Amino acid sequence: MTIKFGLIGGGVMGEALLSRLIDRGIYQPSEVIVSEPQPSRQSYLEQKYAVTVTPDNRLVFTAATEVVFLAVKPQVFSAIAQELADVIGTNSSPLVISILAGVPLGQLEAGFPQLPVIRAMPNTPATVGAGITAICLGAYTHANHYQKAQEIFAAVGEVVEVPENLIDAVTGLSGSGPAYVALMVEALADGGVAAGLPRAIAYQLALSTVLGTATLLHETKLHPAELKDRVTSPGGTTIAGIAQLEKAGFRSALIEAVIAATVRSLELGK
Ligand SMILES: NC(=O)C1=CN([C@@H]2O[C@H](COP(=O)(O)OP(=O)(O)OC[C@H]3O[C@@H](n4cnc5c(N)ncnc54)[C@H](O)[C@@H]3O)[C@@H](O)[C@H]2O)C=CC1
Ligand SMILES: O=C(O)[C@@H]1CCC=N1
Repeated sequence: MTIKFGLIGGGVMGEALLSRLIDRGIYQPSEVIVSEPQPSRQSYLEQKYAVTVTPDNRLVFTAATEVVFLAVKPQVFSAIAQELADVIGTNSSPLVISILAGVPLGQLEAGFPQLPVIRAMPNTPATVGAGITAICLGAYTHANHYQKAQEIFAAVGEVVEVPENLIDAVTGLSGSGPAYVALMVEALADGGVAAGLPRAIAYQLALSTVLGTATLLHETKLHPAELKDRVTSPGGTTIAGIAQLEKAGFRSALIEAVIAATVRSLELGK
């Protein structure tokens, strides 16, 4: 069978995409090739997904007819572009999709001359199909490339299109955001323990509160301020907690976290 989808870098995000694409039947295992240098990851991916795995990025690039998906760390992009330089143009001009934080379309298109390139920023909830991905289109893309990227990322959650000048901010918010939320869940559970709850119950309460609140906001489209007002009784417990959060700069800390991660994303592309 023809190899249609090539994945370069079979780590956390590469696997998240791979697992859902196969699960959803968007690609058959026999249509997928993955390049990955770590022997332990190679055998794991081969056994779990029954895809072809190789240490050879050039083989992936020449074999994949539809899509080459880049999921390596941004720091190794230049080396990979150099490695692939003389095989570009020898195959069927696949769509290149990059999820590398910070690496701009200009740099990607210089590495893959004349090829259609899409820069994307997914997030780790993609692993369970609850991700959100922002995509921006390169100069050589057409409607069919956009549709392909939509199909691929819809397999792991929601998809939005943004102009490239906003993708670093997307990285700072939804790309890195799962780590901020995880930190919040951990801290809420710690608070519960500090207030006397057993650890397991504190964790269950913290996680369920975050999940339930997100689901409520998502399903009702209620504004977060409106929800906060509904929880906050005059002279009650919640306003006592909120006053403490404001004193500690909770909102400001989150705003500054998104800005710092955005700035770091911009730095990675330099
Ligand atoms: N982890 C996250 O939450 C998100 C990560 N990203 C981006 O996704 C990319 C991958 O991140 P992760 O999956 O977290 O990293 P990871 O470290 O889990 O995966 C990278 C994989 O690439 C492999 N690799 C290293 N050098 C290679 C080479 N020369 N050729 C082929 N494969 C090579 C590594 O062995 C590893 O398995 C990064 O560029 C990151 O900016 C984007 C959105 C979210
Ligand atoms: O921390 C990082 O650089 C990557 C990009 C977004 C999430 N993780």
